[in-house]
Amino acid sequence: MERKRVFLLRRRTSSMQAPSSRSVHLSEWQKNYFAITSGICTSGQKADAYRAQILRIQYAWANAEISQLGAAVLFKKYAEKYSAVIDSDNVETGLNNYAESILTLARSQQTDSDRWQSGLSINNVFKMSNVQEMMQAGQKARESLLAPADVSVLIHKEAAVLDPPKFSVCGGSGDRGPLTDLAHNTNGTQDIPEGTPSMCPLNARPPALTNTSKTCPTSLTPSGEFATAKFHAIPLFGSVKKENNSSPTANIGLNKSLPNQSCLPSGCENPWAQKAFYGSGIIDALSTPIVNKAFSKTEDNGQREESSLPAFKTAKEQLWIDQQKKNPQPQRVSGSSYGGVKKSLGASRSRGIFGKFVPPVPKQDGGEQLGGIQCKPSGTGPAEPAHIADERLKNLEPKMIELIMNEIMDHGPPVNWDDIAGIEFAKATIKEIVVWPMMRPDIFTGLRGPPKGILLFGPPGTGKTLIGKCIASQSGATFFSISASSLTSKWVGEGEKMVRALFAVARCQQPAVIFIDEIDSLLSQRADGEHESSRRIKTEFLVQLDGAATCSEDRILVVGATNRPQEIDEAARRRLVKRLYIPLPEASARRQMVTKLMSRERCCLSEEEVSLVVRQSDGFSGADVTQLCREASLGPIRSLQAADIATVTPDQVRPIAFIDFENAFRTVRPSVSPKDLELYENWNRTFGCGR
Ligand SMILES: Nc1ncnc2c1ncn2[C@@H]1O[C@H](COP(=O)(O)OP(=O)(O)OP(=O)(O)O)[C@@H](O)[C@H]1O
Ligand SMILES: [Mg+2]
Repeated sequence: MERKRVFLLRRRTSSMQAPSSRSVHLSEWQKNYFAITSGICTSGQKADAYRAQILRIQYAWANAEISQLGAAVLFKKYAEKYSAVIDSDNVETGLNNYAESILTLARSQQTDSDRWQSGLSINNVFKMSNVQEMMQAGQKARESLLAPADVSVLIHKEAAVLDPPKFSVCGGSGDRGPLTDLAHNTNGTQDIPEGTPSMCPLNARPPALTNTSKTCPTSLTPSGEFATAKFHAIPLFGSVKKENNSSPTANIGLNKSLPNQSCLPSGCENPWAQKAFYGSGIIDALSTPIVNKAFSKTEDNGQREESSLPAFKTAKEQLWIDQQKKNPQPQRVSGSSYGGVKKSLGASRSRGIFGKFVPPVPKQDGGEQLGGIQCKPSGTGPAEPAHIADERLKNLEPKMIELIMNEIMDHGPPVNWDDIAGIEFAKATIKEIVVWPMMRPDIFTGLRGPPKGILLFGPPGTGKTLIGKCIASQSGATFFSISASSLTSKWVGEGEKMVRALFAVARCQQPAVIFIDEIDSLLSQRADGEHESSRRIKTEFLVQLDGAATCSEDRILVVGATNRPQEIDEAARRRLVKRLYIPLPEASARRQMVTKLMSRERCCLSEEEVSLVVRQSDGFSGADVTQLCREASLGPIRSLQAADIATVTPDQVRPIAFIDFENAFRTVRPSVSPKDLELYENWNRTFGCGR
C-alpha cells in the first residue's frame, strides 16, 4: 500500500515537475523513506527523516503534485510516526529520553537568576596554594627589605622604578606577583619587565608618586617600619595585608617612620602620618589625600580586614598626586608660606618694629600675638588655598578670594617713618591709631580702641600713598591695598562682591589694614546719574565698614586716601572718623627731602644753596620736590657732549651743582595751584581732625 502511494506520488510528480527538480525530490523522498524503513538509523535520524517527509508532502500538495486527500493521508501517517519517535521515552526507539536527561541536567544547575554564592571564604582562600605562595613570597620580601644594607638601594630604586605603571602577570602558581618578585630578588627591588601583559589589577604597580630619592632620608627607623617603603607604592592597585602592629598607619610606607622628612609620598600617606609630619597640625585630614585603603567586613568572622583595593581617587587626591609629581619639594602649607600669593608685601622686607611679616593667610599664632583674633588654622592641602577653608569665606567665590590675595600691596621697598619727610602730626596720629593698638591691644581697649577708618586727604603727591606703604611695612598687620578705581572699573558688576570678599578675607587675617587709594572714586557723593553698580559698591562698602566694627575684637582698619575729599559721601565721611590732612611739605620737610635725595648722589650743594632750593620750592608737593631733584641730577649729564656719553666714566660726570637746580626750576613747577590748596585747607578746617 505504502509502496503504491509512493509510486503514485512519484508518477504524478514526474508528470508535473521539471525532470531535474522532480528527480531531486524523488531521490530525497526515497532516501528518507529507506532510512525510515531500513531499521538501521537511530531514533534521531528517524525523526529527522519523518520531518523531512512531512515537509515534502506539504511541498507536493502546495504545488498540486498530489491531491489534497492524498496529502492529508500521508501527512497524518508521517505526523504520527514522527510524534511516536519524538514523544517516546523509550531509550531505543524514542527521543523523549533526551529531553528528560537534559531537564535532569538543567535541574542540577544554578540558573543565572539564582544568587551566586562563592565557595570561597576568607578562611579557605588563605589555604589555597597560590595564595599561600604569594603570602610567603611577600613575607620574604619584607624580611629582605628590613636589611639595613638594602635601604638606600631601595629608596633609590623606588624613585626610578615607579615611573611608568608596570604590571605583572598574576594567577597561576608559576606566576609571580610583585611580592613574589621582591622575594626572588636579592635586593627586593627588581621590577617586572615592561610590556609584561597585565592580567590582573591586583598586581599592577602604580605610577611613580614621588621622587623619594631626592628628598627622603635613607635612615632606618628603629621600628623597622621603613621596611614597608617598597609597599607603600602599591596600594593603589596592590594588595597589602595589614601589618601586625595594628596601627592605622600600617600602609603608610615611608611617612610614618620618618616624621622629619620633607617629602610626602603621595597617595599613600594618611592623616595620622601627616600629623606626624607637620606637628603643627596645619594640614589636617581634609587636606590629605585619603589613604587608598578599604576596610571590608568579611562574611566569616566579622573581623575587619584591611586591604588596599584598586581605590577610587577623588579629583582632589589626584591633584595632590599630580602636584607632588610636578613638585616633589616639601609642600608645607602654613600660615607663613602661602605660595599662591603672587604679591606678598614685604615678604623679603625687614619688618620694622615687629620684624615680622604677617602674610595674608590665616595665622597660627601671630594673630594672638598681635591682639587679633586667631584665625582658624585652615586645614587645607596645597591644592586648596588655605583661606578657602575658613568658614567665613565659604560663600565667597574662590576667584574673588584669589584676586584679593593677589591684590596685596606692591613689591616696593620697605618704607620707614623716616622716609616720610614732615607731616609729623599725621605720622604721630597714625602711629597712635594703627601701630600702637596692634602692638598693645590690651591697652587700646574700650574708648581707646582704634577707629575703624581713617582718611588721608590732601593735595596730590604729598605722600598719602607713601604713608599707606609705611603702615604696611611698620604695622605688622596684614595689609591689603586696593585701588578704588580698580574696584569700580576692573571688576565691573562684581565690585560689591569684591568689597564683601575683601572684608571677609581681612576678617580672617586680622589684624588687617585695608588701604584704599583714591577712595573718592569709591565713595563719591550719590548723584542722580550715578551708575547702579557703583551705588551698590558704595552701599556694600559702608555696610562692611560698619560690620568691621560690630565685633569689638575685630581689628580691621580701613585707611582711605584721596586728593578729592570734598567728593566723599557724607555717610562714608562719618565712618572714616580720623580725617588727616596731608599738606604740602613745609620748608623743613622739603629740606629733609632734598638733603636725603642728594645724599645718594654726587652733589656739591652748600647749606646756603640747599636753603635757596628749599625757599624757591615753596608750594611744591613732595612729588614735585622729588621731580625737581631728578631734573637737577640730569644737569651734569646734559653738560656733557653728546659724543662723550658713550665713553665717559661715572667719575668723569661732574657733581650736581646749584646751577642744575636753577635750570630745573625752569621746567619743574608746582603741581598744586593756590586755589586748590585753599579748597583742601577749607575742607580740613571743616572736616579734618588735625590741629
Ligand atoms: N612727605 C614726603 N616725604 C618724602 N617723599 C615724599 C613725600 N611726599 C611725597 N613724596 C614723594 O612723592 C612721591 C609721590 O607720593 P605719593 O604717591 O605718596 O603721593 P600721594 O599723596 O599719594 O599723591 P596722590 O594724591 O596723587 O595719590 C613719593 O613717591 C615720594 O617720592
Ligand atoms: Mg596716592
